[in-house]
Amino acid sequence: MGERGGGALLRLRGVSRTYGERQALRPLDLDLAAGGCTVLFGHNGSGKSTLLRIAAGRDTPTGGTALFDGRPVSEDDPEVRARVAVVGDMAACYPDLTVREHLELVAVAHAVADADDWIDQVLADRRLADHAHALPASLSSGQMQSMLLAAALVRPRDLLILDEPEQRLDPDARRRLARLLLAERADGVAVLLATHQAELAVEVADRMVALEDGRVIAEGAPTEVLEQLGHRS
Ligand SMILES: Nc1ncnc2c1ncn2[C@@H]1O[C@H](COP(=O)(O)OP(=O)(O)OP(=O)(O)O)[C@@H](O)[C@H]1O
Repeated sequence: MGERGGGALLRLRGVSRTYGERQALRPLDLDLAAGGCTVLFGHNGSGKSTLLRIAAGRDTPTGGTALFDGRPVSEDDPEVRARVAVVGDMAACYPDLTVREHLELVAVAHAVADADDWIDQVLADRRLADHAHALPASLSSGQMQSMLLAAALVRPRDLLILDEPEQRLDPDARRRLARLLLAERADGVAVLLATHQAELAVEVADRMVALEDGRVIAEGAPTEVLEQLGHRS
């Protein structure tokens, strides 16, 4: 778990986001180093997705600075696109492309040479081999979630961003998700995720940021934060 450049890969300082009158995110700081995993935890509407979108460069904060490896995070920056993998939502799918074709498209977009073996491995790991030639409309919701995850795994990445990746997964797929995220960390990938599942957070993350109404109400080791929140598992 080496630290790239000795510091944080993702560095947020005083980052905030307002939508009109609504303050979705109040100024917060966040540092995430290579091999680290920070989990965002909080009720619906607490600001988790807003923060993830800013970290992914898909949205610009209305206050503060968001840096990836020292440069402003923007999806328009080829360096950010090359090194930041975001697990997308269903809107990111093409109805007439098969599961395998989606993965091939991502691999080609990232200039991965000889992607076939890599794609086969990811399909097998995500239990999608039997659905490689299926179209999105014929997938179950859990299989769809697995495909979206797979698409982030057939390309190089230094930062992996996931918004409630446990959604719609069965217990076995959730266990494999936890193992995957730990393996990502061991490979030096920084992982930032939002989840509603305390067990997943404890298993994979070394830091938890608890949000409420766009405000950080607790942060630290996941078990300690959950204790502060009075969370019972
Ligand atoms: N595009 C938008 N325009 C206006 N308000 C928005 C927009 N996106 C988010 N918000 C508001 O910002 C707040 C935070 O939303 P956000 O999606 O970040 O919450 P969340 O913690 O990800 O919730 P969930 O657990 O339901 O996914 C909410 O009050 C939401 O209504």
